[in-house]
Amino acid sequence: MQSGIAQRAGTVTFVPEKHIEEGKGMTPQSGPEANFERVKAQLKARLGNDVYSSWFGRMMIAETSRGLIRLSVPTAFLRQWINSHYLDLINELWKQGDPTALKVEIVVRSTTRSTAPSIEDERPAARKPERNAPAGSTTPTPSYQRAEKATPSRLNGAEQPGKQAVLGSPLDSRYTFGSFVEGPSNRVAFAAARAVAESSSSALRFNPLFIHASVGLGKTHLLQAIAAEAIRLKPNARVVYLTAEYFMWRFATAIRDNYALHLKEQLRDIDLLIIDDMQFLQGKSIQHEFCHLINMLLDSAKQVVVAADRPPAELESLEPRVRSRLNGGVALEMATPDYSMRLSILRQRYETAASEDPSLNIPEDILSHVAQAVTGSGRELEGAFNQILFRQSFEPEMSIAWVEEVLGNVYRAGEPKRVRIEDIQRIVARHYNVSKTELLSNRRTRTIVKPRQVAMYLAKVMTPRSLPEIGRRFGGRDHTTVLHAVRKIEGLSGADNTMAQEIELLKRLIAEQA
Ligand SMILES: Nc1ncnc2c1ncn2[C@@H]1O[C@H](COP(=O)(O)OP(=O)(O)OP(=O)(O)O)[C@@H](O)[C@H]1O
Repeated sequence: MQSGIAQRAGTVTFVPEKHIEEGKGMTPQSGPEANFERVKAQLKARLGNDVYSSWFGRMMIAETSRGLIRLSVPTAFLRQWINSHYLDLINELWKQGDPTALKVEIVVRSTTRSTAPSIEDERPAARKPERNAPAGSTTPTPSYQRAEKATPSRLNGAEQPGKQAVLGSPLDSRYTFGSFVEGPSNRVAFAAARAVAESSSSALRFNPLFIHASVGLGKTHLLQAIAAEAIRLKPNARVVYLTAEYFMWRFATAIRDNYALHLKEQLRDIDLLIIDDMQFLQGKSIQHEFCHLINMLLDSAKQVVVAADRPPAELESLEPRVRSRLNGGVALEMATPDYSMRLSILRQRYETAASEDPSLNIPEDILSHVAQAVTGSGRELEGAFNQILFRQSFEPEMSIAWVEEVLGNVYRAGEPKRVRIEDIQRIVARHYNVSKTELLSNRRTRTIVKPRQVAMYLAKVMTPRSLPEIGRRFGGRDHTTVLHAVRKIEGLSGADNTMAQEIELLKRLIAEQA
């Protein structure tokens, strides 16, 4: 998952290299910079100097703002490695020093172009004095700001120099149509994405365009490619790319700080709105705003593109009217890449890496072996390739056996294991002391119904399986039965702490034992 980004008047709004916004009640000594130093010192103490400097030596604060902390590293490889090996630890260490922190994200610094032509502050202009204006000045400034003239903003009633309210984070410059490998599993989605980016007449049929696929299959890549291409073709178009999480967070803070109206006005004139990771959109008022926004855009024939890990009908946390609006356009699925797509993705990664390091030499048979062995998502392929790249710098001699060993490491230490529905059924049945046969039976006694509903719920949240598929795997039940179970358990764990703890425990057992 990628974080949000905003583009305005055809220009990307990039996060400034040092966007420091001190959290509520934090003193300078306990502010983000001090906490960052403390986290780095703890990482060094825990991991040793060598490991520390390999992975964290060049890590910097990119942005901190109301609970969201972005740390930047110079390469995508570092970001990926830190994400898969150290992100939980960093989050834990950060929260020890700042309990108000919600999450830490790692971003790639090279794409945070500080020379971006414009930067947007979505607060009312009248609240934004120029950077060098005297403290407390409320001189109105235009809402379109140049990056180098970034303005401080008012927080907690005080002007705090050096801070900006930024509506997003960078587009990844690698994510273009040119670098997106097209094949049978994504051809239709790719064609629709191109039509939207080119605002061809056929694009009207795809509004909203809804793209769904399970994790790592290229949704973010495709969505960002649409944004990049739309801007390239129409530099004056107003294109906004946001993750649902970012959208929620922006609205929540705007409401809290009384500038929701202003934010809404700014969102009104968008030509192309792109929302990623829609499955994370939660909360009644936020959904209300979102629905209002897409209604407004669709009514004025503007384009909306949405991506999620499941089709609109299965986004159970969404209000029916949001779901129905999303259902009103075209929903297209992207599936797992086949062998030849996987090989093309790897070849492309290799060409890019070789252009940066001409001494690199990964023979075609090695790439082909990786494409055969790693059959999952683009993200898994990327992880495998990065692992080979990294290890090759120490051990230039490559063989198939060597690759096998390296890939073994990827799967031991990298992506989490996939949870299977059978594992969930086995572990839930054991936990509630019922048999698996009873779990799948038609018996409706309370002692069986609850474990069955819990197991269905866990199958939905812990696997990428669709509701109908889960229904089939639970003794041929209808998808509405599964949906009912999911809602029931969601409701119970929201209302009852013991139930919530039970679910957490089961999730842990399944993750450990699957
Ligand atoms: N068809 C493809 N062509 C080229 N690269 C791809 C393709 N599919 C996936 N990738 C690469 O795989 C990685 C993961 O893709 P991406 O982040 O877009 O997945 P996602 O579907 O958004 O995942 P998530 O659901 O976790 O957000 C990226 O580096 C992306 O470039």
